[in-house]
Amino acid sequence: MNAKLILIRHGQSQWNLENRFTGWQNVGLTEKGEEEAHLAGIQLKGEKIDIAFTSTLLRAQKTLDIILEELHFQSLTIMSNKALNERCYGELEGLDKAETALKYGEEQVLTWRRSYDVSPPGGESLKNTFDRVIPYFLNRILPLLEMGEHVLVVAHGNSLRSLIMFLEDLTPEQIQLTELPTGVPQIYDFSDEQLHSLRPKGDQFKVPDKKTTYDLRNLENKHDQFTD
Ligand SMILES: O=C(O)[C@@H](CO)OP(=O)(O)O
Repeated sequence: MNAKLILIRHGQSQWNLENRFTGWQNVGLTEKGEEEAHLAGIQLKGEKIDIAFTSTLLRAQKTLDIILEELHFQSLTIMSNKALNERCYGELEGLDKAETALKYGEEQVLTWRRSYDVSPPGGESLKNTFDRVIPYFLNRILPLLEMGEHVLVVAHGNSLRSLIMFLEDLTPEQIQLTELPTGVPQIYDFSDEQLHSLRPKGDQFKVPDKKTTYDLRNLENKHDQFTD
């Protein structure tokens, strides 16, 4: 079995450039973002890709389009789902990050941006994001990897950080320090054993705080809107 998972954060967006909280706002790529997507495609030349997943947001979808264009893929199944969307930044969306830090303090803003379980006002914590990304991964992506498929996922800084937290079994402290550059492929070549360890035993799996046990059936019901 030779399963492969390629994760890519979208290329630079207009609000990445302007240093504004973006979250669920549907902002397009900058010229540099498009260039990053082309470079990601060039880097992936020669890779076998069986299926691609992306969010419902334009910046990720455009990045995927450019990558596939660069790879000259004529037809590939693309699954787009809001479970993979960026974490919602609530009332912070649209605000300048530096001005917000001046207003609320650097520490508060860092907590909103990088803590595991503190939500920004009206938005999602990384944990909330994890709660929708991981059931989607387990239900829709892991089964394909278990069949030996090569899967490309083009998504967002925080939706991918939550996935990486799960894949690498990182603690909340470790994920806090994990930053993803825009448009750079991160490739996981899974052995059977590694894949096996990702599959929850029964319907339950432990989340990275090592204390909570999630029941997948409840999560699926709670996040029905995120499954297709
Ligand atoms: O604004 C956002 O949606 C994200 C990603 O750009 O920002 P941060 O890296 O601060 O979580």
